Amino acid sequence: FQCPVQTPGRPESKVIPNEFHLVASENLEYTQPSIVYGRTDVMTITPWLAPVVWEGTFNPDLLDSIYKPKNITIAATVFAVGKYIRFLKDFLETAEQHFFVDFTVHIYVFTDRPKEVPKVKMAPGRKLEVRSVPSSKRWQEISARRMELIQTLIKEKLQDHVDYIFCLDVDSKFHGRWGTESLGGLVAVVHPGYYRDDRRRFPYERRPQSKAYVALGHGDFYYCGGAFGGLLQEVYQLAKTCRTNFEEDAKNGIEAAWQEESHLNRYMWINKPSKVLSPEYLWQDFKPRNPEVGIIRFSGVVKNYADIRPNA
Ligand SMILES: CC(=O)N[C@H]1[C@@H](OP(=O)(O)OP(=O)(O)OC[C@H]2O[C@@H](n3ccc(=O)[nH]c3=O)[C@H](O)[C@@H]2O)O[C@H](CO)[C@H](O)[C@@H]1O
Ligand SMILES: [Mn+2]
Repeated sequence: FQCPVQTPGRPESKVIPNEFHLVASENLEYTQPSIVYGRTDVMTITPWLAPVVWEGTFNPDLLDSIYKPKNITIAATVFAVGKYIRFLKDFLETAEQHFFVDFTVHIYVFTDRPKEVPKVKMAPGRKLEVRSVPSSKRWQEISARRMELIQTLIKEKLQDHVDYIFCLDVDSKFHGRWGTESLGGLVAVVHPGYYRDDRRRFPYERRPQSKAYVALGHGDFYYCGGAFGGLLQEVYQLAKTCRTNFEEDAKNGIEAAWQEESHLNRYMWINKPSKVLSPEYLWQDFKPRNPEVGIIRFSGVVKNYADIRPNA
């Protein structure tokens, strides 16, 4: 018996599987879990008791067997505007190999060059949809406007048939499993560049006039703008808030230090993520691997900014 819950705020929509009701099969055999042995080289839970997902903290077969019968659909958004279209082929091909394999996955590609979207063979149950967006002369605007387009996509298109959504940078490739272990209400990825630093050194927006402001001595982690997700309703709230705050800043003649990433960081500080993904979930190819990172699942490719961005 699976306990279904009606999602608040969308009474007419289908009954979605309960995120908190985890039903396992009685036939599955797996390694005995332990509460006394486990990883000791990293933190695997936040002070607000959200899991931090590292290799070795979860059993992928057990999780898949729990989520499979729920028949969930996972959406992913990826933007490929201007020359960034060149990253799309590798992104899509490696997603086929590693991103929610054997689940229902809908990938939404936003681009100003729909004709250049590569034809990538997708497994049954997986599909790609292309949505046209205007190009822009400023990369900052392309990056930041994603929040608005994600908000609109969720509202107009996904409400009734998608359960989870992940929003990902296109200039990256999958190298290892990214699956059901990443599912949660609100999901953030810790940025690979700052996780060993004191938070005073995080590149949060530091001007109090900005809606993305985080004061020195505040904040938990520095999260990536290049990967975040969760339940549809949660990501809708995040996208809406970040978009509104970004636009309010623009009216006041201010642009946060790292555009929507700054707004996301402010949001995640106030609205704590219910699951935190370790930097395994967004590494950077140019960065040597640290000892606590046993597997890199998704990583940004090395790129020549001057060559691919519309403005330097
Ligand atoms: C790994 C990571 O967390 N990266 C973040 C970081 O730098 P990045 O250097 O990773 O930003 P970026 O140049 O990859 O831009 C972010 C994304 O916007 C899209 N895009 C951008 C420019 C363009 O001309 N065409 C286009 O399609 C594309 O999907 C790209 O992946 O800071 C940015 C904000 O400043 C974003 O928050 C990125 O997500
Ligand atoms: Mn990027």
